Amino acid sequence: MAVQSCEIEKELFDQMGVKRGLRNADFSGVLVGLTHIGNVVGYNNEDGKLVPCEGKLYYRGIELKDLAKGFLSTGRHGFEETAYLLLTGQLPNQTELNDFTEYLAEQSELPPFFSKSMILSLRGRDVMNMLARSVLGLYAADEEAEDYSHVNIMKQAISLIAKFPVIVAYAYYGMRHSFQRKSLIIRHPQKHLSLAENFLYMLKGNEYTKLEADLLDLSLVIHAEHGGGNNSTFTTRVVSSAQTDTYSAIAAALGSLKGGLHGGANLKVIDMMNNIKENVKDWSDKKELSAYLLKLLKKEAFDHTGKIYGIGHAIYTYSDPRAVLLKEKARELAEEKGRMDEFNLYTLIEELAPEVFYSFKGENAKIVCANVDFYSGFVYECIKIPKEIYTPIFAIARIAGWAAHRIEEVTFSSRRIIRPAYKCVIDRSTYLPLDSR
Ligand SMILES: CC(=O)SCCNC(=O)CCNC(=O)[C@H](O)C(C)(C)COP(=O)(O)OP(=O)(O)OC[C@H]1O[C@@H](n2cnc3c(N)ncnc32)[C@H](O)[C@@H]1OP(=O)(O)O
Ligand SMILES: O=C([O-])CC(=O)C(=O)O
Repeated sequence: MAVQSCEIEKELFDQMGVKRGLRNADFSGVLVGLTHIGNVVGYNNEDGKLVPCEGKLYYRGIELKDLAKGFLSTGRHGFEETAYLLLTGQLPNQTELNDFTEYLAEQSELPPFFSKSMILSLRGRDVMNMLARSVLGLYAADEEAEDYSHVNIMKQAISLIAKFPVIVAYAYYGMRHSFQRKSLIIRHPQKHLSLAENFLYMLKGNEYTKLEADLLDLSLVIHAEHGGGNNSTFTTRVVSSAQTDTYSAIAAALGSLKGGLHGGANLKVIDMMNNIKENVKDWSDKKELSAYLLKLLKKEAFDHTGKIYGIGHAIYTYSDPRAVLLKEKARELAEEKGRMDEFNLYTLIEELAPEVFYSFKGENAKIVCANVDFYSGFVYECIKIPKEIYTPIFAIARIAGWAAHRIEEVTFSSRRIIRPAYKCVIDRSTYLPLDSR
C-alpha cells in the first residue's frame, strides 16, 4: 500500500513544469544559488546555447590542474593548502601554510573519552555511518557547539578537517575488531606528517611508499570541492540555511555522500568491475564487453539498477577533469604493480560505456563520460587501501568543501532558508471514522 501510494505518473512532472532532480530540459541545473568557492564546467555558453566541452574545475577561481601542477612540481603535498584556499579564498604563503598545518596537527587529537567510546561502543558495520555518528558525538564534546559566530564555525570546520582521518582509521579498525574478530590497532597521528601520510600511517604503520602517499594526497585534493550543487554540498547548504549547528549539517552531508549515486559510487564501481571480471571471458573483446554493459543498462546483471557506475555526471559531458588526472596516475600505478590487464579493462569500459549508453537511450541522450569515481577505487586498490574506506576517503577530502560552503551559506547578506515548493497532486478525500473503513 505504501509503495502504491508513492506512484506519480512521469507525464505529470512535465505537465506541471517540475524540474526533476532540479535539472532543466537542456541538462543544466536549475540555478538556486551563487558561490565564490567552486566552479564546475561541462558546457560553454555560446550565444545563450549550451555547447558541451571538455570538463574544467576551479577552486576559488584557480583551475584544479594548475593547483595540482603547483604542488606536484615541487614534490610537496597539496591537501593542506587546498583546504586553506577553500576556507579563506586565498592561497597561503609559506608562513601561513606552516601555521595552518601546525594548527591542523594540534586539532587532530580526539577527546580521550571520545576515542574510547567510539571504538569500543560504537559498534558499526559501515565506516561512513560510524563517521556520521562520530561527528554527532563530537557535538557533545564541544562546549561551544551552539556558538554560531564565524570564528567558532571556522574553528569547528578546521577541527573536523583534522579529525576526519583519525576517526576513519579508528572506526575502520573498530569495525574489523567487532565484526571480523581481528586485532584492534590504534596508532596516534604524528605531528610531522602531512594529512595524507598520517592517514596511511594510522592504517598501515610505516608500510607505505612515497608514491602511495603522493597519490592519496592528490586524490584528496581532487575530491575536496565540487561547487554548491552536488548532492552532499547542497545538503550542507540546505541544512545550514535552517540555522543549525556545524555537526548536524556535516552529519547530513555524510549521509548524502554515502549514496551509491554520489560518493558511494567508488565502491559500487569496484563491485561492478569484479562482477564484469567474473562474467566476461575475454577482457579485450569489445563485442563481449559491450553486450555485458548493455545487460547492466537493461537491469539484467550486477545490482539490477540499470546503472553503469562511474559513468555519467550531472554537469560534465566530454570529460571529468578529475578522472583525467586520476587515470594518468592509475596507469603509472598499474605498470608498477603489474596490473595493466585490469587497467586496460577499465579504459576499454570507459571507451565502450558511452557508445552502449547512446545505443540504449537513443540519439538525444545526455553525453556521458567516466567520472571521478571510475578510477579512484582502482587507485586505492593498487595502494592496498581496504575497500570499506574508499567512500570515507572522499569524505576526508570533501569536508573541506562542505565547511567552506557552510561558512558561505551562513554569511552572505541576502541569505534565506532554502525552501522550494512541492505541488500536492492528490484528490481531496473525506475522513472516515474507524468503524466505517
Ligand atoms: C562524485 C560523484 O558523485 S560522481 C557521480 C557518481 N555516480 C555514479 O557514477 C553513478 C552512475 N551515474 C549516474 O547515476 C548518473 O550519471 C548521475 C547520478 C551521476 C547523474 O545523473 P542525472 O544527472 O540524474 O542523470 P542525467 O540527467 O545525467 O542522465 C539522464 C538519463 O541517463 C541515465 N543515466 C545517466 N548516467 C547513467 C549511468 N551511468 N548508467 C545508466 N544510466 C545512466 C539517467 O538515469 C537518466 O535516465 P532517465 O532519463 O531514464 O531517467
Ligand atoms: O557534482 C556532482 O554532482 C557530483 C560530483 O562529481 C562531486 O560531488 O564531486
